[in-house]
Amino acid sequence: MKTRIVLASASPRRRELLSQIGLTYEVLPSQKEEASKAREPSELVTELSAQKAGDIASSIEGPALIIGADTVVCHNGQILGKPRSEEEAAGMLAFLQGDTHQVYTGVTLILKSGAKNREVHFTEMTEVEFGPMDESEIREYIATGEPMDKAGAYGIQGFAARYIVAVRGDYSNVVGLPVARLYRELKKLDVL
Ligand SMILES: Cc1cn([C@H]2C[C@H](O)[C@@H](COP(=O)(O)OP(=O)(O)OP(=O)(O)O)O2)c(=O)[nH]c1=O
Repeated sequence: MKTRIVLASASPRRRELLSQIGLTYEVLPSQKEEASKAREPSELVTELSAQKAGDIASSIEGPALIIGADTVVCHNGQILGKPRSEEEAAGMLAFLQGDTHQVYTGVTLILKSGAKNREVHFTEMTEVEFGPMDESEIREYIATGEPMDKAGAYGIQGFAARYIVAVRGDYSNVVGLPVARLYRELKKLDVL
């Protein structure tokens, strides 16, 4: 019998990426506010993804494979999540423009079957190089509304593509879910 796959995420991008690789799944976003004191990006995204997946795993009955994910941007050792205001978004974009930064997505898979759960964690890192953006371009971009729900205040898949001059690594990882690695891990767990 096929394993029920549950995506513990409210992100429409993560849904699109799972559909893109042909998975059938349900969506049950975690309602909890996740928190971590980790200072290292891969540790941080792993912990936050584990909290999202763990919350849903404990709230559903029966066998299932739960997917939780978290994405942050890291530049010169500074970790950027989602901006809390337009001012903060402008500051993030000014900080990222004209340079290369890293995008980390952490994924937690929890396989519930019978008495004990199996838990798998992995992190992918992709390097993104921004071309220059001047102040009026930053204002124009913020006015599109695109930055506010995204780590680092930009969406590579949207208007910000104007400024992306290079990507090294998995593009889907930047959008929120490293699908090639995810597919391999699901095969290893024998859920596909
Ligand atoms: C850098 C970057 C991030 N993002 C998105 C991916 C994530 O959805 C978001 C980072 O926030 P997350 O906290 O990782 O995820 P989320 O709150 O959107 O969804 P959930 O917690 O319910 O799973 O930023 C893009 O869409 N494009 C980009 O280029």
